[in-house]
Amino acid sequence: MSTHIGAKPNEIASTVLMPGDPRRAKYIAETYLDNPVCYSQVRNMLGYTGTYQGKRISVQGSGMGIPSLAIYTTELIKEYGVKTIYRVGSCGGMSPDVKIRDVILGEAGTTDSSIIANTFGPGIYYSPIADFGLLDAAYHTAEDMGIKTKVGNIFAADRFYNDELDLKKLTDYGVLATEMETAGLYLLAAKYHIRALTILTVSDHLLTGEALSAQDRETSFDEMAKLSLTTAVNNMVD
Ligand SMILES: O=P(O)(O)O[C@H]1O[C@H](CO)[C@@H](O)[C@H]1O
Ligand SMILES: O=c1cc[nH]c(=O)[nH]1
Repeated sequence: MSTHIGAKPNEIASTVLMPGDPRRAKYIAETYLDNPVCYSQVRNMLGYTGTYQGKRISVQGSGMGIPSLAIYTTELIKEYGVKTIYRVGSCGGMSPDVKIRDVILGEAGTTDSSIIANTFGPGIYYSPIADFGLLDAAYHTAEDMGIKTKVGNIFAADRFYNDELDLKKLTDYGVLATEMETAGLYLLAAKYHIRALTILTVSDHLLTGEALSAQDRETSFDEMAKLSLTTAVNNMVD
């Protein structure tokens, strides 16, 4: 096992779906995977491996925020040889162009996290971006499945509660929605030369104050889960 994941070598597939919420990992694994086996309960950050349409796939919770996601992502890559990660998360809509329940594909990750400065030093404002092959594949898979998607820039916030955020400026510059992990995931994917894509469902909207009910959230998240799994099994490289 690694420091934070209680799996033996080879218990984790090379393609991983990664929700922030470990209970969403359990839900996705138990709802969609055949023969799901829970390989880790360390800190209740559940991880499962099973098959989808006959292909081996894992689902691992990341926790909330870049520091937590970075722990699981780094161990998955360095200790378990993971090559492809799909983050499947909830987000708050920021732009008037996105509505509650929309599925968003994260093309790029903006952030107020210090991870970029800590990596590159002053003066370099690195742009973490999605793997283009996965982005393109997910976009067309969604079209085939009748799921409408929006594609764009996602703001990974260090703080969930932040009344100092300049929402207008970020949306004026094209940011669609906020969550707390994508920029960190894309940065680590670039560092370790793996593929990563974020797929999000808009669970609430910062402009309107609307929020999905628990029931609505589950149905909307189902679209995101099916899109991620279908994209994953049709685009495995290893
Ligand atoms: O639904 P998940 O994947 O946890 O993602 C979003 O929800 C959490 C905040 O409520 C943060 O992790 C944010 O990124
Ligand atoms: O991080 C998140 C997730 C959902 N909604 C938000 O406003 N922020």
